[in-house]
Amino acid sequence: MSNMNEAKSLYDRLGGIYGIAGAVDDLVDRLYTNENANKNPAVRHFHEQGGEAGFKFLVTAWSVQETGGPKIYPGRDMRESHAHLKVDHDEFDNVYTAIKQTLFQVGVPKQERDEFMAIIESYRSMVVAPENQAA
Ligand code: HEM
Repeated sequence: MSNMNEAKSLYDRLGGIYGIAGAVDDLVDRLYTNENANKNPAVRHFHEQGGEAGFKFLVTAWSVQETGGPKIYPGRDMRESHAHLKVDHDEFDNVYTAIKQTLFQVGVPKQERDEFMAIIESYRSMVVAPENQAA
């Protein structure tokens, strides 16, 4: 084990459960009060129901699993959980930017920010509704 960094997963480099849960805590607080996100009535309706703690749990578990941590995500897949929201590309970009800002804010280094944002981008076609896919 001469080079401990070499094989470290993104999960480890983000600080594991504590690092990821901390970032998600900040992110979800931002999104619940994000004026642009709440212009989508289905998103606003979801936010008005409360439930931040459960939502933070799901987004944390998803992020843990996607970054190479333990396989703990118990939620629905990304297509299924967003279909009814009719998300378009601008709305996706808005959330993308909020995630990027959060990672910067909580002190995640550029390399790890870039790797995480590439994962997020790879889900664009599943989150944006089929009828909004053509840019
Ligand atoms: C790649 C980007 C995204 C990721 C990783 C993500 C992650 C998640 C996860 C893990 C859930 C919980 C799924 C479940 O309930 O089983 C969820 C639900 C949800 N997401 Fe996203 N999301 C993304 C993009 C977006 C965007 C762009 C919006 C809004 C414009 C959004 C709004 C919501 C809302 C409102 C719910 C709750 C839906 C409901 O249960 O009625 N998400 N998301």
